Amino acid sequence: MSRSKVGVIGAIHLDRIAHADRPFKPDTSTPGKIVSRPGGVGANIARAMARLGMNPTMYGCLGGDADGAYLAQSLQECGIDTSCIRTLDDGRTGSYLALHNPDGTLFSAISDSLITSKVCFSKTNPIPQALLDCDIWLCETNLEEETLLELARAKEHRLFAADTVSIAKAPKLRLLLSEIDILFTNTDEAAALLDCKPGQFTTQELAQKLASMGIPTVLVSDSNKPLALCCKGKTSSHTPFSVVPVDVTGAGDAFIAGFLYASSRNNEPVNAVKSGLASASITVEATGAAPETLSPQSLNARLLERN
Ligand SMILES: Nc1ncnc2c1ncn2[C@@H]1O[C@H](COP(=O)(O)OP(=O)(O)OP(=O)(O)O)[C@@H](O)[C@H]1O
Ligand SMILES: O=c1[nH]cc([C@@H]2O[C@H](CO)[C@@H](O)[C@H]2O)c(=O)[nH]1
Repeated sequence: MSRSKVGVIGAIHLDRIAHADRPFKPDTSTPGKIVSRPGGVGANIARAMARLGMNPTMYGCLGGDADGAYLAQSLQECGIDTSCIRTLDDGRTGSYLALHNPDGTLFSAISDSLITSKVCFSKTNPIPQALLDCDIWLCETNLEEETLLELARAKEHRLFAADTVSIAKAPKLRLLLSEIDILFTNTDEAAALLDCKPGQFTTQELAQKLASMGIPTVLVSDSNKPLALCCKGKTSSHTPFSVVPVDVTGAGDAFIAGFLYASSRNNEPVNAVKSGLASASITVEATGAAPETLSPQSLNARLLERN
């Protein structure tokens, strides 16, 4: 596939990430550090793509508040086409609040994506030209089911890629599985999508089950364990790069960006996976979903380490 212009449709959040200095105890406060930074699955993918020099177009909704203004500016400064992002004056910009254990793993999180559920298209609010000009649409399940269906129906010649986001949101894709060209998910979200128990099937079996529902390319990740790719009837297993994780936030988002970066440069899925894993590994080694250390050069250097 030789396609280059990617439109990302999804959430733009301000993430508030807390790292506890000691194990959490219920009913009391825990000393730690709290940082704020840009987030949201859609925006993380777009920022990681921009780091890889791709100039994606982002579509989503922001509130008419200070967080919204800050996020719009930071996406633009990254090199993302933000011309069609909508600002809803009386809306609240989306946010994500995460509590991380002292070892960096996630304790729990809340995602306030209400404003992203307002993304919709109609005769009076048609799909913007900047998105129509794209060859690939990457959607994620912070969007409402109806909006996902609408985009899938309007895809025409475009590649339609989708990400499951979370266990709670993954089932939103059930009605449009046969419209999806590339599905990005992890083991728990795949199980939720298939309505089966976590651990009931292996990563490869999950990929095969989803592919059997009519999706040409399925990728199922599992943190630092091998990722499964099912494409054109063939299933393969791909071992992530071995790195010391600093912050795993946005690892899956960086994988998607790296995979689509390589796909847009004519790589077959089985090779594009390598770029996805390299992009994810550079991301987990640093803080934040699209670190400054992610670039075409660092990605190539990481790929060469394995050859
Ligand atoms: N601890 C880790 N060590 C090394 N690589 C990792 C680690 N965690 C994630 N990765 C890399 O990132 C890829 C995606 O990770 P994961 O399966 O956690 O996705 P995800 O659950 O969608 O992530 P997120 O929701 O945080 O974006 C993995 O296939 C792997 O390459
Ligand atoms: O339901 C959601 N959970 C988490 C995210 C985003 O993913 C990142 C953490 O994995 C973070 O940036 C958050 O905003 C989201 O957009 N929707």
